Amino acid sequence: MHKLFVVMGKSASGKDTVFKEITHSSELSLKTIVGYTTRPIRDGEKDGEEYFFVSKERLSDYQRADKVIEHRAYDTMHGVWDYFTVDDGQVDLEKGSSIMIGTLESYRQIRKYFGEDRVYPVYLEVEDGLRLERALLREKTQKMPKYAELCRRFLADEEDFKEQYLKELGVGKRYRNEDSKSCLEEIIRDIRANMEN
Ligand SMILES: Nc1ncnc2c1ncn2[C@@H]1O[C@H](COP(=O)(O)OP(=O)(O)OP(=O)(O)O)[C@@H](O)[C@H]1O
Repeated sequence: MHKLFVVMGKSASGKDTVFKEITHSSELSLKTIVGYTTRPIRDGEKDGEEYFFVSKERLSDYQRADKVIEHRAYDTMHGVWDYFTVDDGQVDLEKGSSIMIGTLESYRQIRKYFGEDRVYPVYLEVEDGLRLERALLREKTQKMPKYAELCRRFLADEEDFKEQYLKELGVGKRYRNEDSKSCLEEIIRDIRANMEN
């Protein structure tokens, strides 16, 4: 059965890295679903790769056309940033399996939209201290580091990814992303097994 694999995890848990590795790997032929955001593009990001970077007006257009599959709005240090998935033809589970990056909240909405048996969570986990170090190292490479936003997200993760919510949504399996090679191998093995049933 074709499935939608949702890569999730707290900030700097390695979602983008894992997503790129999996989608660039020739071992699996997964269609990628690129999400949309109204947040400003970061140095090194490319429009249409990590996200489609769009205006609030574009989001309103999609909402008016009833094309938004799931939507989250975050009150950041720099205003409200929206993250959302659009029914723009990218997701077609009749034709094949797909993969996307999401949050627990988007996973909840997507699971409701497509059905529990069609969506598989790839939940990444990294020890908090190491994750904070990675987040800080990454931020330092930016021309305009946003340290306050980094801290806000780190704290917000505590609430957003509460064990209770993970349990409610049936997210049992954790993919530890301390060592990228073994983490990726385990994810690829599980994706393959899930594509076959
Ligand atoms: N296994 C790993 N070992 C070492 N560094 C890693 C590993 N995975 C990711 N990183 C590094 O950690 C940082 C965060 O990774 P990444 O940007 O992929 O996380 P993310 O979950 O997409 O973050 P965010 O949600 O904040 O955008 C990056 O600088 C990345 O290069």
